[in-house]
Amino acid sequence: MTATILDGKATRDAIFDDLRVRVAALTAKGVTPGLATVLVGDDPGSHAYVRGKHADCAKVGITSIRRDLPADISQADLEAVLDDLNADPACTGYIVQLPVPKHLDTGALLERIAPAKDADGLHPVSLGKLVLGEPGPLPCTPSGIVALLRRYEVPIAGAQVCVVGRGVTVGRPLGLLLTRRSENATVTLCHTGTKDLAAEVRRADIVVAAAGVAGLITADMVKPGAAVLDVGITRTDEGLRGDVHPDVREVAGFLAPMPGGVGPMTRAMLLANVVEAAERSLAAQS
Ligand SMILES: Nc1nc(=O)c2c([nH]1)NC[C@@H]1CN(c3ccc(C(=O)N[C@@H](CCC(=O)O)C(=O)O)cc3)C=[N+]21
Ligand SMILES: [Mg+2]
Repeated sequence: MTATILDGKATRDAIFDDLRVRVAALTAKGVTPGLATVLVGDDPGSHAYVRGKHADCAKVGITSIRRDLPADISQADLEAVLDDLNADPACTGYIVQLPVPKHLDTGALLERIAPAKDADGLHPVSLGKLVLGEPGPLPCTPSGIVALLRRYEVPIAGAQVCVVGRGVTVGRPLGLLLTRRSENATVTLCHTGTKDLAAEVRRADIVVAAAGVAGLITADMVKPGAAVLDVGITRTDEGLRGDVHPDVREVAGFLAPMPGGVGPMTRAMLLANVVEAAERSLAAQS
């Protein structure tokens, strides 16, 4: 068996078609969604991601604002930039591109973002809303994974899901998302302390590999027919490597590859958060 590819680019394009209509409706009512990115330092990978986000904005009609800052900026000066964005009506949502240089306090920066403008869903208030099941921006990679599974009608309710990785941007919030009543999956959250990773992965109907270890998930670990989503990105001299070994394609029923799977969905959900926040603010006005 060769896996059906969960095509993140095609799904992203369909989401963009929907967002374009909603942005036009908001603009007609006098609310133009605007996404700002805050980028500190000159990591080439981070620059490429930020460029991609601005190109996405242009595709759906969202205004975009860039704040590119020197690597040695102080915590206080950076927080002043965030305060400006919090007060700027042209910016309806923004992100601080992660990771930031080591001398900066990431948690304090994320908390400084006005919760109403949190486009990443990583503010403590947003994560608290996710825990409580209240509406709010969802972390982009987890919501992109759920949207991709739904698009291909991979059953989520009742499924046994193995999430590999407990990071705050993917694994941990994904566990929270998939166990809501609206998703109703059973989740096992694995990490470096897991005793028998192969046994946990083998039981799963859906495997999400978000550990950042190239080739970690091998074909012998995957239940035939399972859906496997590759979230890991490792940069090597030979190019990008995912967490999922290429042989998994012959065993899995569905595969979200890296590249072309979850990555484009993450970017689409960022824009969806910006549009939803603008819609919420408009609804609150009237
Ligand atoms: N505040 C913040 N929010 C983020 O959401 C955030 C972040 N910081 N820092 C970095 C990570 C990483 N991330 C990716 C998004 C898209 C692709 C993506 O589109 N990847 C392509 C190509 C891979 C590549 O060329 O790197 C693909 O999978 O097809 C990858 C990774 C968002 N992140
Ligand atoms: Mg993103």
